[in-house]
This record gives sequence, C-alpha cells and structure tokens, in this order.
Amino acid sequence: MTIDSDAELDDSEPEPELEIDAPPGVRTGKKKQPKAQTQGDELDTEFTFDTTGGGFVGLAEPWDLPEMVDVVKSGSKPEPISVDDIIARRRLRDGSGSLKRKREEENEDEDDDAEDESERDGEEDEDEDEDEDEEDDEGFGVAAEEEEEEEQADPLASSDEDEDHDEANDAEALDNDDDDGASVASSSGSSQPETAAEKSRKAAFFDTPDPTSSTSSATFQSMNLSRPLLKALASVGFDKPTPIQAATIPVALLGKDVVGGAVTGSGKTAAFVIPILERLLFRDRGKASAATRVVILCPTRELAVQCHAVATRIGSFTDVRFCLVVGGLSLKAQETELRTRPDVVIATPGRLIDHLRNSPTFSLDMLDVLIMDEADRMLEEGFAAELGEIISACPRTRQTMLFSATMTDSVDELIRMGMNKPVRLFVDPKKSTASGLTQEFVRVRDNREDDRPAILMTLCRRTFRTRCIIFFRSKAFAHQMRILFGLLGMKAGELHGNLTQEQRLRALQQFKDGDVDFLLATDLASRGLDIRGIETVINYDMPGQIAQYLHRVGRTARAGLKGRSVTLVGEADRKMLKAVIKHSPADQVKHRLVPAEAVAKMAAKLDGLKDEVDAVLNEEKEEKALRKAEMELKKGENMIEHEQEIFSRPARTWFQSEKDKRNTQDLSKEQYVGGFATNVKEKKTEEKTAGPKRDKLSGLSRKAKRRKLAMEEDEDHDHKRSDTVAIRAAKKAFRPTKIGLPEPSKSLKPGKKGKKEKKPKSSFDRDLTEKGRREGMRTNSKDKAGLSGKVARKGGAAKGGKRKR
Ligand SMILES: Nc1ncnc2c1ncn2[C@@H]1O[C@H](COP(=O)(O)OP(=O)(O)OP(=O)(O)O)[C@@H](O)[C@H]1O
Repeated sequence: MTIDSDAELDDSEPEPELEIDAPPGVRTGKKKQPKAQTQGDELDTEFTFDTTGGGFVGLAEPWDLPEMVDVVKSGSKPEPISVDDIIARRRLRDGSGSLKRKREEENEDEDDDAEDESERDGEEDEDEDEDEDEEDDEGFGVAAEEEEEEEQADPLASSDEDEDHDEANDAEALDNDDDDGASVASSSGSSQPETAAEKSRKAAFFDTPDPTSSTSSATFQSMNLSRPLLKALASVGFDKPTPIQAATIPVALLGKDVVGGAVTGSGKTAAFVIPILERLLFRDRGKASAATRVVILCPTRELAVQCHAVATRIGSFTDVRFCLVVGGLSLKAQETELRTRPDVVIATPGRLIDHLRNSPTFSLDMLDVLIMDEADRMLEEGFAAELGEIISACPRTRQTMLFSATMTDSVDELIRMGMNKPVRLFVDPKKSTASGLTQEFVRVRDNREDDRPAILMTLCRRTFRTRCIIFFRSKAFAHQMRILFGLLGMKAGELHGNLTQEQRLRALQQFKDGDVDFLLATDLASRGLDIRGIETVINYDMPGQIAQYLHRVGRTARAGLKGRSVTLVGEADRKMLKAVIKHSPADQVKHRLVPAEAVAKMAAKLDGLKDEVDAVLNEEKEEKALRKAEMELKKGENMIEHEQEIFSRPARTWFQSEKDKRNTQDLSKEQYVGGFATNVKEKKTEEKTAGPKRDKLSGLSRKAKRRKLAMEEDEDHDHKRSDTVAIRAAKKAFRPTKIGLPEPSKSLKPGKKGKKEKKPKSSFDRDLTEKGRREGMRTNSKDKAGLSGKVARKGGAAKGGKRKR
C-alpha cells in the first residue's frame, strides 16, 4: 500500500501492514494509541510478583524533577539554545516562501510516489522472494515464533552461504557472553557450566545466605521494619516486597556485604534504601555524632537525582538527612550542605571525589555503608580510578552493597571492591528480561543500511507515536535526528552528554510529563531511569553488549507492566541478536516487517530535508559561537573586577592529570564502541602483533613494572601529602565518634599517620591511571540524519566526546 503522508499523521488511520502477532495485552499497530498511556491503568492488582519479574504496583510518581531543574537553572548559565526555536524562527523568517516550497515539495512527493510505484513493485517482489528462501533455510533464530503468512517471512534469517560462518561467529559470541556472566550462573540457577576451580574460589569468597532469612512470602511487616518506614512504604504503594527486596532487606539489616541482581524494574533501589534507613534510625543523634554514614554511588547524574528522590520519599517520615552530590549542580551549595554532615550522600563518583579533595570538612572517615547502583557499570575500567580513590577514603570496616540487573559475581571483579564475605542474592535467571516485555526486531539488509533513518521515522510516524524512547550510539546523530523530528512536526526531546545539565533534566521532565512523545537518547539514559509509562524502546542500532541491550530495553515493562522494544538489526548485528534471543523466552521475541514502500517514501522525504537540517545545524553553531563570545567577555570582566578574590581561592585539585584522564576516556570509549569482551580480545591481539613497546615500562618484568609504578605513585603522593596534612588534621579535629552500627573496630585510627598507605596495594589500586566513559561518540561530519544511516552508524564509532556525568 502507498501511504499518504497526510494520512500518516491522521490518528484515526489504521495501520494494517505493520501488524504482527502480539501477545494478549500488548499494544499492537492496529490499535489507536492514547496520547500518554497511563500504564498504571493496566495493572492487575491481583498479580503476584514472580521470579521472572511479574507485576506489582509502583509509586504513582516515582521521582520529581522540577525542583532539580530549578536548582540547576538558578546557576549563572544562559538559557540553552533550543532547536525548536531555531526551526520556528526559520519558518517565520521564510514566511510564505517556505510555505510555497513546502507545497511544491508535497506535489513532488505525490509525483514521485506515482513514479516510484511501478519500480518498487518489482523491487518488492525481489525482496519477498528472498525472504521466502531464507525462511526455509533457518526460521527465526532459535526461539522466535513462526509467522504464518509468507509475506511475513523471517526478516532476520540467514542465507545458505553464510550459515557456516555465522554458526562459528555465533558460538564465539555466546562464548564471550558466557565468559561475561558465567559466574552469575551458579548463583542464579542457570545451567552454564562453571569450572571446579571457579566454584571453590566462589565458595571461599562468598558467604552462604541463611535460607530462613528471606522467603518469597515475606511482608515488610514481618521484616521488623520501624513504623516510620512502614508508613512511608504504605504511602508510596509498596504493599509487598519484590523478590529482590525480600531477599536483600534481612541480609542487609545484619550488616553483611551484598552482591544483588534482579531484572530491570524489579525494585532494586528500595532493596538497598529500606535497610539503610532502618539502620540509620538507630544511629546516635546529637550534633557531635553527626556524620555521613552512607554513600550511594550512581554512574550518571540523572540516576543519582532519581535515587535521591526515591530515598527521600521512603525516608520522609524519618529524620535521616540526604544530600545529592552530582556534577552539573552548584559546588558551593553542595559544600555548604556537606558541612552539615548529612547522613546519606547520593553521588556520582567524580563530584564525590572533588568534594573529598577540596571540601575541607567533608570526609568518609565515619562511613558505615557504601552502595553502588549499576555496580557492573561502575566496576568497568572507565570508573576504576575514581572508585579506587573513593574506596581508599572509606573505612575498611564498612558494609558494601552492589546491585545491577546485569550484576557479575566474578570474584576478580569483586575483590577490587574490598568486599568482606559478601552474600550473593540473584533472584532472576542470568541476563533475563522483564516478563512483560515483547522484543521485536526489524531486519536491515546489508544494502539497505542507509534506510535506517527512514525505517525509524516510519515506525515513529505510523506505529509508535507516543511514550517512546529511542537509543542511538552517537550524541551528534541523536541531535541530527532530533532536528529531523522537529522538522517533521514530531514532538521530541534529546538526552545525551552534549547537553547542559539543565537541558538533560528538562528533557526528562518533558518526556515524563508527556510534553514530548519521543526521547532521543544515548546510553546515558540506558541504565536505571524509572520513567512511568514508557511504552516502547527503539534501538536504532543493536548495542555492542548484551548488558547494554538489557538495560536499554529495561526502560519499559517495569514494575510488572507491559512494554515493547524494537531493535533495528543489520547483518553485522546477528551475533548479538542470537545472544539476545538465547536469553529471552520464545514467546517474547517477534519480528517486525516495515513496508518497503513506506520506508522508500520516508527516505525521499528525509532526503528533501537534508539542506534544512544543515541550515538548522549551522544556525545553531553560529548561535553557540555568539554565546561563547559573550560568555568569554563576561568572564574577562569578572576576572578584572574580582581578580583578588579569585586568585586568593585555593586551587582545586584532582587525582589524575589531564593526560591520564584522556587516556582513560579513550579506553572507556573503546569498550563502549565494540563491546567489552570483543575489545579485550582485540586489544590482546593488537598487543601481540604490535612492535616492541616504547614506553617507560618496556622491557621490564611485571614485578619490576609494578614496583616502578608504585614508586612513581609514592613520589607523587609525597608531593601532595604536605598539602593535605593540614586539611586532614582539621577534619580529624571535627570528627564525631562512630555510633549505632554493628562493625566495632576501625582500622583507620585518627592520628595514626600514614596508616592508609600501609594497605597492601590491590590490583585495583594499580589501575589508578584509568578513567573515562562510554557514553556517546562523535559522528563523522559527513553523516547527516536522513541521508546516510550506514555512515552515521560507522562514523559514530570513530571518535569520542568529553566526559560528562
Ligand atoms: N515493593 C514494591 N511494590 C510496588 N512497587 C515497587 C516496589 N518496589 C519498587 N517498586 C517500583 O518499581 C519500579 C522500579 O523500581 P526500581 O527503579 O528500583 O527498579 P530497578 O530494579 O532498580 O531497575 P533498573 O535495573 O532498571 O535500575 C519503581 O517505579 C518503583 O516505584
């Protein structure tokens, strides 16, 4: 069927071609979509939360941003540049001219449609033939449902010639994947084999949970929680603990270290917030006892904001004080708040370190609990240096708790965290998805890679019109697509690291409020964000790692609700597709066919918008340059006016040099682009094939290298030590006594100079030169949305942007 572009915009237009078989209860292409789906309405209140992530009723409004947006806005930054304003301005400026042009384009479109019709008919036949052949070959992977009609033949099947090759690749992919998470298997009931050596290492490293400490029938009441907490839990609608909460709360209350894993959206945040609040209710009070006793680390600012909001609500009937310490918000305000010694600090690692080094009265000397949300992400090398710095500032006697939907129980990884006989609490099968999730895949043929933008736009114009989050690999490309959405009159926001913190939070808020229908994001938004009512997650590209995929699609189908993910799969992504299918129940996996004629029509339309996208980008660039010049001017004026005050401030310090930072950023980006397992392999091969190393450590044995690095580190440390001695002495003088929590002794006694330095250096400490991130990449300057999807994807992996959290 030829789709009329006007009809596409008509909400009442049915969309028969896009229909695929969907499980009962899942929205299909035939149904008209509500403006903003209130998923809460669909909840089955009788539903019991099962081990695969069944349903439960969550907070009506899990977290609120307007307050945060105001805080950020109150900074001195100018109003951010809005793409919509530029588009509107251009329309206004062009006036009737543009209208005329638009009319002409529409006529052209119609003509083109008529012309192309016959050509595409032939093409389409060809395509269909291929599909038929391929279906005969393989069917839809290992777990997909068979389509009944021929024209819905498996779009992802392989052809004869590459089958052998694929088999080999797939095996490799799955092996990598198993490596990645094999250790979880033992704890999560998976059938993956584990060597005897690994088993015995784990047996020695982990504590065995007391089987009576948690049962699936546990209630919050039976956990002996205090009244203020029970009241708060009732007020947010948490009637019954989810499995991960039932498993974690009793163990965490005992002060034990925990490594926890459960599917996305299964309530892990409350699983660690509830026990820490309960323990804090029994702390010593009084001015002299005030201290920061709990730190919750999150990998992104948005996640920290969300975690802060959830903790504040669950602690709303207690006197526990929380402080949010993230980049992008006022340092000064945070410093002032930290001086009051809040009980719980919720932070991103970089900003926490900044305060540890530069806020004289803030320390973690009295810390009792360290929690890491999305811990597997934080254990990646990109965060290694920062975590090392933070851990070395915490007492060894602390309780440590790590959580993630893709949590590892690899002993090597966890040793770096200095955990003490942790208890493994994995309540779902390894790397599983939520039970309410339907996963769809759209095949992108090798010679059709350039059609990706058109396929995406077709999906968004015709089928997934609201409450849809779209993930891209590249920040720049997400931005270009954002402009295209704007030019096509579709309400979209963007969320990635190229935006100011205010823009990021505002975009989230607008999406949450239903002011925009689409959120165009990078992996910055892939983990942890709990936005009510997301109906669809679209992956413009297949992510490079299974964990990344699980987190992205985990933004929907949360808290027992239903949701759908749609992933565009190219030939190069087939390994990953198989790995995904392997981890998904057969009835969750579908394939989606997008009509070729609709895609072709959209591609032509996007081609026609190329110049307009360029013009908007240029205008935006000019405006940015102008703003920058104004800011520089203002900065110069300030420098002249307040010179004395500015130079009298102590210089802020950081624990890594700029060069170290850059190196780690590069490493981190590499991990992101190709997937960690693949990259490690590649790196090893590169190392093997590369010529002799020329750095300062070349030719040295491992032991000698370690010693040299340690000596350099010591030297560096000595230089810095004199500066910090005075600060430490001041902090120690203010230190309150430790109270209320079970660990009795502290290895770091005040006044025992140099005790910390005597700690044996772990491999983790030795990684101190690593820092970086994986979120976002620059696109090639030639990549323009709407024109070159293939180039955009490949170019997206080329270079990296500056780290921002
Ligand atoms: N006991 C409970 N009863 C009802 N709803 C709950 C309960 N615990 C948590 N929720 C709700 O479940 C939703 C998901 O919770 P949360 O964000 O903590 O999931 P998560 O497991 O951390 O997800 P992710 O892995 O994506 O970070 C939230 O909206 C929360 O309000």
